Amino acid sequence: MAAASDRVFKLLVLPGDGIGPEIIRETLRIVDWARNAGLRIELSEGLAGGASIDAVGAPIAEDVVEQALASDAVLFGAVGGPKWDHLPRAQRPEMGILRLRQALDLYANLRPAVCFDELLDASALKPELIRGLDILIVREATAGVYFSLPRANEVGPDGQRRAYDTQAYTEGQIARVCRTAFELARTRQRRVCSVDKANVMETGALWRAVATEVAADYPDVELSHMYADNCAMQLVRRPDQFDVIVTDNLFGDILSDAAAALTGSLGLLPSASLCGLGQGGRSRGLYEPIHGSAPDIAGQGVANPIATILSFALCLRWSFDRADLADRLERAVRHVVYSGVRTPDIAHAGIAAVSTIEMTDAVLTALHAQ
Ligand SMILES: NC(=O)C1=CN([C@@H]2O[C@H](COP(=O)(O)OP(=O)(O)OC[C@H]3O[C@@H](n4cnc5c(N)ncnc54)[C@H](O)[C@@H]3O)[C@@H](O)[C@H]2O)C=CC1
Ligand SMILES: CC(C)CC(=O)C(=O)O
Ligand SMILES: [Mg+2]
Repeated sequence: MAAASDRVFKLLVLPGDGIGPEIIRETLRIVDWARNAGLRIELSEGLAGGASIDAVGAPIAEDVVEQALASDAVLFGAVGGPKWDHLPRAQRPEMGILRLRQALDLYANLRPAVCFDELLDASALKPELIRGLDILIVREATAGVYFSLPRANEVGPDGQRRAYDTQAYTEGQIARVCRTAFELARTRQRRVCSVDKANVMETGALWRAVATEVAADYPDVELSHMYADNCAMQLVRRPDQFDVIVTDNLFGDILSDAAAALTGSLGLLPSASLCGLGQGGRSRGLYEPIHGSAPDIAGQGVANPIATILSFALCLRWSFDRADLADRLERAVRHVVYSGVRTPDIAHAGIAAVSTIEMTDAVLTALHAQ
């Protein structure tokens, strides 16, 4: 293996739709900073989502999937928008990201929700409830109800329209994501809360049983179980009780948007999708904000780029083996937030909000001042 300084890392960039290209454009300025700091990155760019549908008639072309498989990391914006909402499910933009997660077997979707003290006023909750908040949601991302078959939206034998999806998990799919959660808990407060609906769903009962079995290999980590509906309530009642949450694809999707509101904005939360932690800092991963393409603000230049910039920090840490640069980038973002620079989503009355570009300018200034 080449030494870290010799290695050229391949980064595939897929901006997508809506605010995707706006936040990716800015994050590429941060990628340039990393290159100037000595990291050798070979960049390529491709189409995903609605942009790909418009150009080639599919939410992601197979050669783009091949390119992703041949890359060390993918930096993803967001896909989707009203223009493509009428399309049949399999042809919609969202299939682009689902296909990538599955093709790259990125079963562990890490969604850290950290509250910056300076943003206590931007949160939906009282400051005393969220001060010091640091939750890691580990969401299973390649199985469950987003992928399982059969599914249909059809006219049934009685002439009524009917629709169904299937929630299915194997023990292997549950065990591997639970292992990732336990491994990560060992680097934190050593507490895992496994979230399911074991009271009403067969998949929930299996999830709970497998999480308990996996826990036997991690006697130093405390495991608790919680039903997903209660978890949603506990997240807004007393979020500081959580360290690592491990849960399925659907619950993880929903609970992480709720966790974002605790930190102040959906525009702040990054994510890393990994095929486990086996490769350490050289894992192949896909990095994207947890939010979507935000059609309501697209084209206005006001989207918060922090979620995507912090996703690149995760890429530096998990795929490019440069925890040092990741730390510097995260410090710079913290500094900018502390100094009161705010896009509209985190601004409060009495301060002038900055644009997507100005927020990135501020992060770059902070990086260069370090
Ligand atoms: N991974 C992906 O590509 C995802 C795609 N989507 C797609 O995105 C489209 C819009 O979905 P929504 O439900 O509206 O969710 P969304 O996450 O795009 O937006 C929800 C709300 O948060 C705001 N928001 C999101 N990101 C922001 C940012 N960076 N800065 C400031 N405000 C921000 C939006 O303006 C909106 O008010 C849909 O087509 C959906 O399918 C949704 C989630 C994930
Ligand atoms: C396929 C995505 C649109 C689902 C989602 O909301 C997410 O992964 O955060
Ligand atoms: Mg989501």
